[in-house]
Amino acid sequence: MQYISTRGTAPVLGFGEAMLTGLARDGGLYVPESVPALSESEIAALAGLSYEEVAFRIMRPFVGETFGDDEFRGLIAAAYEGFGHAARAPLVQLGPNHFLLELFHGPTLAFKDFAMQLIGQLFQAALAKNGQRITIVGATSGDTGSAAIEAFRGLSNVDVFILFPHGRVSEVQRRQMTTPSEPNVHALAVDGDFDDCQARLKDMFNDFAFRDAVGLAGVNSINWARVLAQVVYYFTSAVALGAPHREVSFTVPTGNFGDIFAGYIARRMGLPIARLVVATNQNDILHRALSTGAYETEGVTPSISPSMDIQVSSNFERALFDAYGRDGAAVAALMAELKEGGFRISENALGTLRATFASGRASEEETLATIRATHAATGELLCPHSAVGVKVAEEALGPEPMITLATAHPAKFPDAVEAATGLRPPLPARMADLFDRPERVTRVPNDLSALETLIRERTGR
Ligand SMILES: Cc1ncc(COP(=O)(O)O)c(C=O)c1O
Ligand SMILES: N[C@@H](CCOP(=O)(O)O)C(=O)O
Repeated sequence: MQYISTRGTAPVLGFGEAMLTGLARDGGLYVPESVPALSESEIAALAGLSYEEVAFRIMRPFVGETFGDDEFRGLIAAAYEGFGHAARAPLVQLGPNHFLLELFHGPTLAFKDFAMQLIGQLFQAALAKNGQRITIVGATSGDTGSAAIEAFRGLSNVDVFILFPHGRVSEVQRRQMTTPSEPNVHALAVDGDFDDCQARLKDMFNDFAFRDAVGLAGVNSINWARVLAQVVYYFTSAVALGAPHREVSFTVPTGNFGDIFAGYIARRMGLPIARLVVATNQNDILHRALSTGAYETEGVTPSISPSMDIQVSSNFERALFDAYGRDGAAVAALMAELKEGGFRISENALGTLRATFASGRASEEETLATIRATHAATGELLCPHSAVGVKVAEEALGPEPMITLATAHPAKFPDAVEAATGLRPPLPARMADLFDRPERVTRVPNDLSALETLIRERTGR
């Protein structure tokens, strides 16, 4: 399997190289040259298998020769053994035709663990083979950062720098990033929003001298391996509800468009998904774009679902690449326009996107009301991101089962949950002392050169 860039001019790479490369050298994102399809009987055969076995069967065709079968199976097993639920991604029924896919049973209590725990294993195996030392820099609105730190802390051949927006993540999220004591972990609080953090990260990748000197690697959903690992739970949940013999739809709380893009890949692999519904909070650029065709940034307004406070939605570029007939030059031109504030999606491309994606938004009040109503009706406590999903899903229910992704544990956002229900969800016992642990964090300006200098000093490279 070969990987090509969405902007059309970067070297074509195999899976292992694409994984360690992160952002393509033309500024684009790597995507598989073609998407392998599973037959109906292959999908039917996934019913009743362990999460790990489904993961192996879904991801194997994308991995090529990078890992042998036994090795790959072992890495998958190691990735998920620390999850707090035997099903890994259990389904809970919310209503007659509405199901919640709980993706928060991993070590840092968010869906990011599904990919990050696996990437941690894959990176270690790949680095052991090539003897490289790398510097991971990640941008986070709260959850990717803690998941990355958990996956890479204490490794001798990896330094991890996490850029998060100062004052714009929940206290639990911040402490998950600032309390690990391992010297290879560096939490950096940036004076800016998540879009600034992600833009500086991409600037670092586009600074080839810096990138090559520090051995820069990325674990954001820039990295194709992140998206791939998330394809698996679309299959496990859809098959549990009757696929391939029954269509399902998904509603996905969306920010950087990585999670829902994984659903799009599952659909292209043959999973019968009727609709993929993008659910946004008040930072609703994706909902506006799909409704009107205008992808225009407006600046981020902080919300009670802070992990989705995003305007420049990185993986939308991957969807645009397909919608524009895999025309890398057209995508490069759109991304240049985006730097100036936005672009209009062509009628043709918009039609293609709308054939797969629907969308909706939830206001702050609607999000709180949904947490309250869902708890009253079902006993399920939703985090605010999952509540955005549930609200939008309720408006999109159709004849097929709807699966809404519950992307984080309510205990990561106790203030919003308490405001809605009067209940303060406790952290799991293994994190009970999170608020007693000392924090270690460096406040940094939103400035490329200052960030690069700090990273070079800390890594000595
Ligand atoms: C809890 C939570 N929900 C939803 C999202 C949105 O996911 P994506 O960025 O893949 O669209 C994020 C962050 O990405 C998140 O942390
Ligand atoms: N919401 C994310 C933002 C980064 O997304 P990623 O999927 O590209 O890593 C976060 O919690 O950091």
